[in-house]
Amino acid sequence: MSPSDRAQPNRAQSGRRNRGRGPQGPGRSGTRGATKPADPARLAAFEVLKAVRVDEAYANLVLPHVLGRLGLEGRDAAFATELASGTLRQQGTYDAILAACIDRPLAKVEAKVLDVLRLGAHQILSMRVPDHAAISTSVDLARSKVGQGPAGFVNAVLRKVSRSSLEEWVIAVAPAREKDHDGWAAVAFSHPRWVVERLAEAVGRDQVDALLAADNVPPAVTLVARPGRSSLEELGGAPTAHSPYGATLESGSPAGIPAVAEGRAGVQDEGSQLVALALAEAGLESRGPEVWLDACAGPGGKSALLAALASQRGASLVANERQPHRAGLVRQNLLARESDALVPGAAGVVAGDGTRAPFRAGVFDRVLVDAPCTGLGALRRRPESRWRRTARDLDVLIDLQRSLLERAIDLTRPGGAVLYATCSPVLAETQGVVEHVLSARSDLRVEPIAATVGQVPNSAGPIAGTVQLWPHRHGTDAMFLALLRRDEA
Ligand SMILES: C[S@@+](CC[C@H](N)C(=O)[O-])C[C@H]1O[C@@H](n2cnc3c(N)ncnc32)[C@H](O)[C@@H]1O
Repeated sequence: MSPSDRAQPNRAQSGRRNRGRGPQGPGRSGTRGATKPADPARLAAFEVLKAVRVDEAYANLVLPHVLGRLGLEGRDAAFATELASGTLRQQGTYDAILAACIDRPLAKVEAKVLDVLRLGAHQILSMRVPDHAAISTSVDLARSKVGQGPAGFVNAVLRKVSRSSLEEWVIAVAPAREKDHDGWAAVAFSHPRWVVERLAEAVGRDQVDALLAADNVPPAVTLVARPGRSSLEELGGAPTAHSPYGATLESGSPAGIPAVAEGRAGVQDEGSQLVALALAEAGLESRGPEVWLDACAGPGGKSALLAALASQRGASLVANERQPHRAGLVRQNLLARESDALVPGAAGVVAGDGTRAPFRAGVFDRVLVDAPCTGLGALRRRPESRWRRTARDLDVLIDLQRSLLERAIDLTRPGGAVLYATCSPVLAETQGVVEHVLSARSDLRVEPIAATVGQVPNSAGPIAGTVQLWPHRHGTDAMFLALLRRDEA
């Protein structure tokens, strides 16, 4: 597709729908006539949606493969990435709009056709693609992937979608905000209603809209310079506000930075860096070289930072992960590339069930339980995950979280510390789990998180002394941290 094939701004419509006009994305083609091949960038986005829907793939993992297979680079790759990720993120809003444009339930629309319609809606309503280009390329896509009949249907539906702006559509199809805030927010901010309710409970009604809006903004790439192995100077970029090891990547790819390519630095949200730091900085009475455990380590981002911090303090880290293939990823993250041995500070990787971990009771000085959770605090970086989780997942996860935390406390020596963390702010997974475990034991107390993490402003968690970070306040994932101290015997 040559630059001259790119569509021009549609002046007739720009006033009516009041949308910004600028780059139009890769080329266009007509809605009639000979079958045209689908535009490669739109085809890539379509394939990503299909992999997410059919194979339960993660969009961010499948995207590079699809882009590579279709030979997309530069602007075309960026366009396909925004198209796929933005469509998945905004799917709730687009489905409400499409439902108003189609005279049968969306469940009765063929899944591939619905994917094409969602992609078209995203281009029309949220990207700066002129309507005629968005509609004609969607028609081409439908014709090449599904057939002539669906192509006509796509044409008719997207023409209806293009008659109003996103803001006008939300007013038309969402419940009235004053009558049903959560129903309105579910459509306006594209979150399942149960998620809106749980997040509102955690952050407060006055803040929930800001949180939901922040969930829809892809985060900047944050890097970590693992101490003793690399430095912030090697990373470039702007230092993060709270983690002394973090920097925000300003441009380019992390893989192009030698320290990242060599495993001495990595990509890691600032909130995750603060979790590792909170465990390392918990004040413990010295009893000789410490042994630390990361009980739920896969894929190993926090283990890599913990090992570096342990090495600086003369301690050693054991990393445990239930799923063998994820334990393999932890091992890779802990390998010193130059020698094929584990990095300084890392003592070993175990593939075991953390609820029955094969270690002696009381053997560890510090234990991290970075618990499997709904991940509702990391929606910014996983566009499809909000549609995968259901409220029913919570019950299973809460049981597992309690068991993992209880076992972790048994493995911690008297006087030692356990850090319980989730990348979810849902109270049942944070406050609920900690209070449940506290109520069952007499040898445990919550200790205020001091040092670096304790100084993050406006980060008080739901139990005194705990910390809750937020995307809209701190620019991090919504990590919850509770430091539990086991009493001396
Ligand atoms: C939130 S993730 C941990 C992320 C990791 N700490 C990091 O920073 O890369 C939770 C991990 O717990 C693992 N897990 C789930 N059930 C477990 C169990 N019973 N024992 C140990 N690990 C478990 C999951 O496979 C997942 O890798």
